[in-house]
Amino acid sequence: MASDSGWTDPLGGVPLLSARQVTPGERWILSAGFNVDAALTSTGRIDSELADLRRLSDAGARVAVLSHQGSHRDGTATALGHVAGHLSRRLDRQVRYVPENASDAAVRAAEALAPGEIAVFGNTRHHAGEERNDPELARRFALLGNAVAVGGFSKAHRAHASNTGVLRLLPGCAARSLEQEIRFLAPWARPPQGAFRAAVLGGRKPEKTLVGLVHAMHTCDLVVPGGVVLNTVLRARGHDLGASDLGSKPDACLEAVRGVLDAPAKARLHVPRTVWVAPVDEGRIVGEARPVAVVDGVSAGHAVVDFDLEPWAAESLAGAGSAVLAGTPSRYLDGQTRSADAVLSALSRTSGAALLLGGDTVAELPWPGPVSTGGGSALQLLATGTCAVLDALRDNARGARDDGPAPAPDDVMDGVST
Ligand SMILES: Nc1ncnc2c1ncn2[C@@H]1O[C@H](COP(=O)(O)OP(=O)(O)O)[C@@H](O)[C@H]1O
Ligand SMILES: O=C(OP(=O)(O)O)[C@H](O)COP(=O)(O)O
Repeated sequence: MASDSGWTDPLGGVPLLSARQVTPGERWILSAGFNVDAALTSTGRIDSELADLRRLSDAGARVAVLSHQGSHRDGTATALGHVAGHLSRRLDRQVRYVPENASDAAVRAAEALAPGEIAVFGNTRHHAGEERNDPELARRFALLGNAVAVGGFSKAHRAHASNTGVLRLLPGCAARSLEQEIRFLAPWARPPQGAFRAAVLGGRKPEKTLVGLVHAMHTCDLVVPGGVVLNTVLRARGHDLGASDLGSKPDACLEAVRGVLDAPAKARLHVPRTVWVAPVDEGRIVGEARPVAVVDGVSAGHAVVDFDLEPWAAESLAGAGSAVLAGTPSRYLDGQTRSADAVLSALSRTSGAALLLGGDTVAELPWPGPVSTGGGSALQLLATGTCAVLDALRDNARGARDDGPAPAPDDVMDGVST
């Protein structure tokens, strides 16, 4: 979605692991983004690191894998043993799980790795300091190796201890996963001249509004909000929303949407006439969904769970030359599949390229076409041509080390996890 002129090679000045020699015995940290559920519903975020892990291991490197999953704040961070198991199977070699990552025991375990051995260390989000980009936590993580390969494209927009923090302490480079995702996204940043461009932005995370909607309104021809993005648009237009989900940053998103609605835009914004609402209890759907005219508003105790895609928008989407979908448009896993099915059906008919972005989005929606493992990070890259991690890698290549205040934990989201 970046304007054509705004996209210079995002990898410019970024050292690449693919261009590095690896010698036996070297101690590497691979910073990954294994933010997947324990059932391994969608393993793309793990599989994207396989090639580098195999190469490092085959070259005799000793590899400590450091990954985030879930969040410390809401208690969703879990152990990562299932990831080590998956890697063992896919790499056809034993990948050990070391549940800690910042203790003396973790450092000893990393130092004891044999040449060619890979171990997955504990979830970085067991620590509050990960998302705060705490320099002391980064210092502990940095003891797990002598150099860091930064993968985990899905967290490339976050300046956290395990990716940008460690880059202030160790020489670093971009892992192949990061390199490949960024090269893969170029066609959506630079679609063919004159192509009709569309963005469908749903889900729950604020980036879909703060980055995705704000940027897409100026670069796309059609924007279809769903999920919390739609709820925020309806709120900005003064509709009653009952108990609808407004996400973790409702005020910032409302302000951003008001700014978008008040300013001239390139895109036509789809606002449905009919939404589907259901009774909810603490966010859980507890009764049948029914259609409601948007103008009638949503009553107390009820939430928007889906919407009807207007026929004109379905036609426009089907004719798109370039399209992205970031964030599930509706509560798909709760059986609210109308808008998502209509959007996916239209996108499957496009002559151009349609791309799905993000963890839950890719895991939840049936889509045989192209996908990216990054949701917020891909939107950030498409909107600005860079991400926090790429900037940190460039600084690292210039020799900048631990010589100033740590960067803000999260340049777009003010450090607030979503
Ligand atoms: N109207 C809605 N109200 C609440 N949640 C919604 C709504 N529409 C979609 N969602 C939820 O959004 C979730 C995906 O959002 P998000 O985490 O932002 O995606 P991703 O992980 O791909 O970035 C889905 O699990 C879906 O249930
Ligand atoms: O799932 C992720 O991002 P996404 O939902 O934007 O695809 C990444 O793992 C980043 O996780 P975070 O949004 O908790 O920082």
